[in-house]
Amino acid sequence: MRMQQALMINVGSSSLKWQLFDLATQQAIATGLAERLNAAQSIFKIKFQGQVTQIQQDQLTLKQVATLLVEKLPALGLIQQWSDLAAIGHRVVAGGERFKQPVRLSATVLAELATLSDLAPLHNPPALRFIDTMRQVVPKVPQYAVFDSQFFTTLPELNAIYRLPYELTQQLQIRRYGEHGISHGYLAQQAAQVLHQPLAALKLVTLHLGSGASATAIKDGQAFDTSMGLTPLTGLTMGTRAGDIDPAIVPYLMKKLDLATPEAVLTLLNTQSGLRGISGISTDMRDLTAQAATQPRAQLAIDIFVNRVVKYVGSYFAEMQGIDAIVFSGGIGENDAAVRAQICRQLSVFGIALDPARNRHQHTGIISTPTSAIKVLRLPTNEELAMLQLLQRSGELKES
Ligand SMILES: Nc1ncnc2c1ncn2[C@@H]1O[C@H](COP(=O)(O)OP(=O)(O)O)[C@@H](O)[C@H]1O
Ligand SMILES: CC(=O)OP(=O)(O)O
Ligand SMILES: [Mg+2]
Repeated sequence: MRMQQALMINVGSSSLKWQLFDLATQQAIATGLAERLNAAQSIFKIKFQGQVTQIQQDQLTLKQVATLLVEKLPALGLIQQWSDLAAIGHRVVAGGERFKQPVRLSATVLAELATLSDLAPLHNPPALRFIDTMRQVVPKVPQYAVFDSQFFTTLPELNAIYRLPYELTQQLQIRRYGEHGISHGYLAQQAAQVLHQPLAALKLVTLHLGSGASATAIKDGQAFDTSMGLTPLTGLTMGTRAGDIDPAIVPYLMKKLDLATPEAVLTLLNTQSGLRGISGISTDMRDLTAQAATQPRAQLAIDIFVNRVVKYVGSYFAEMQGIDAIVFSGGIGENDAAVRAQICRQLSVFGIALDPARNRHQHTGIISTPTSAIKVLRLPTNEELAMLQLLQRSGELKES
């Protein structure tokens, strides 16, 4: 019998990542990444059997990535033909109150998903467009959505609701849905393994610091608090997103800039703010680090990014009455030793001490000293594997 394969696709705000898995073993047969989408120096890479195929092109769009993917997978012999795949899984950021489990995509489900775009305006619409493309290419292969918000369905009401009239909260289903949950859930399980302790016994703060960035407090094996909210706009400072702001800034900007709609402000907060807005240079931490010595606003953007993380970790320490371990992950958290060092230095009041060599060498696992009061871990996330596991656990994925 032929090996059953499944493709997991993760459409992010600056990248698209995918992995082709052997369903029986959960081993990745091939992986791919398209990054710096819609920006200078975009790159499309496929890795398999130790070989890398790459295409460099400025301003690569998600649509072009879809075309490349559809063409390259069979052309490189990774799959015989698209219809051989047993399943395709898509990361969908917001599932709202409606979707709390992975779901098989049908026309009805897609119509329901389309009503949730306000909950993740930078993410859900492109993901749905990508799904549409893939459904046209391979109409017969079962396709599924796996939700970033699923991990936060356990948030206690204490942290899930906003301080609005309670009736409005219920009537309009306004709550902190949380995002990056596929990653935070995966990181929590990995951390428990590294620390050789049951997850339920640990108080963790997982930091997914990428183009989107969020912090999650986890205790009793569940999400207890998280920095993203009704949408992924809020919380930490991000590549293009402002993170937390005083909501009064919205009407203020509308008046002062003569903006006709709230959506215009939302676009400004979602796409022109954060690292890009502060620095005026780039959304990408690599570019800011390269220019920090000569461009004060690049350094300011880094300092603000770090300080926001420090504030969240400090508040989670108080909320959970302590933290056993902090996990760094995401494009910045996994790769930027200087940012990790700066965050940990600013948290030294909690007795945190990084092992400088382990940090610098991007060690996977514990990167704090043996005497550090809180353990610090650097763990690469694997959202695509986590998606496959969530799908298999949900029972939705039927093996033929
Ligand atoms: N080597 C690196 N050093 C510092 N920052 C990095 C590095 N590689 C990636 N990044 C940062 O990570 C971001 C991408 O993070 P990632 O989690 O992959 O993004 P996405 O949110 O699209 O999933 C980039 O925008 C950049 O700021
Ligand atoms: C939810 C979110 O911000 O995702 P990403 O970091 O992939 O943009
Ligand atoms: Mg991402």
